[in-house]
Amino acid sequence: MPNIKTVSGDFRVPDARFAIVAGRFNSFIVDSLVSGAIDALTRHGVSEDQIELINVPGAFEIPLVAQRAAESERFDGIIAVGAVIRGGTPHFDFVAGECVKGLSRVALDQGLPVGFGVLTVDTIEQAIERAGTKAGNKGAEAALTVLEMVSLLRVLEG
Ligand SMILES: Nc1c(NC[C@H](O)[C@H](O)[C@H](O)CO)[nH]c(=O)[nH]c1=O
Ligand SMILES: CC(=O)[C@@H](O)COP(=O)(O)O
Repeated sequence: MPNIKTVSGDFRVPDARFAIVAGRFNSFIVDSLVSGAIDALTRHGVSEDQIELINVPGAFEIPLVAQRAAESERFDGIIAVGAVIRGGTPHFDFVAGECVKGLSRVALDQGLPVGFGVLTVDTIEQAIERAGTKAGNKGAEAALTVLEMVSLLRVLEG
């Protein structure tokens, strides 16, 4: 688009620091999301000492800890990963709903990129598919999104 000022981020964010906040519930799935997130970051030049992994009990607890991490001003971006799998009661809706609402609030209140790599799925099969098999890895996707957003905010800030 000639003559249109265009502002974009890329995936190069030297010196940026990242927190991965992981809900341990359904850890056999979440471990793959964590690995996917770390892999995506390190493939894009982020070194391991720029990444901190913070484990919390479940998806419901992710927003509070993400908020504390943001308030610490030690991180440029936060990647939330977890796996909420529907059971037989309405519990799923509360856990998943509060998790996404809380994370969205953290991003806006703290002005910090927050990646939503929390699976909210009906079945274990759907979770497996999104944790590094046929439907990709949502932890990796969230990490890439945060990389781009950190870069974009740096461009916007000049
Ligand atoms: N059922 C799932 C949960 N439930 C646990 C909650 O996240 C929370 O830890 C508990 O209610 C205590 O406050 N968490 C998940 O991450 N995934 C689930 O499928
Ligand atoms: C997402 C959940 O909270 C879920 O695992 C709970 O299962 P249930 O609704 O059968 O208690």
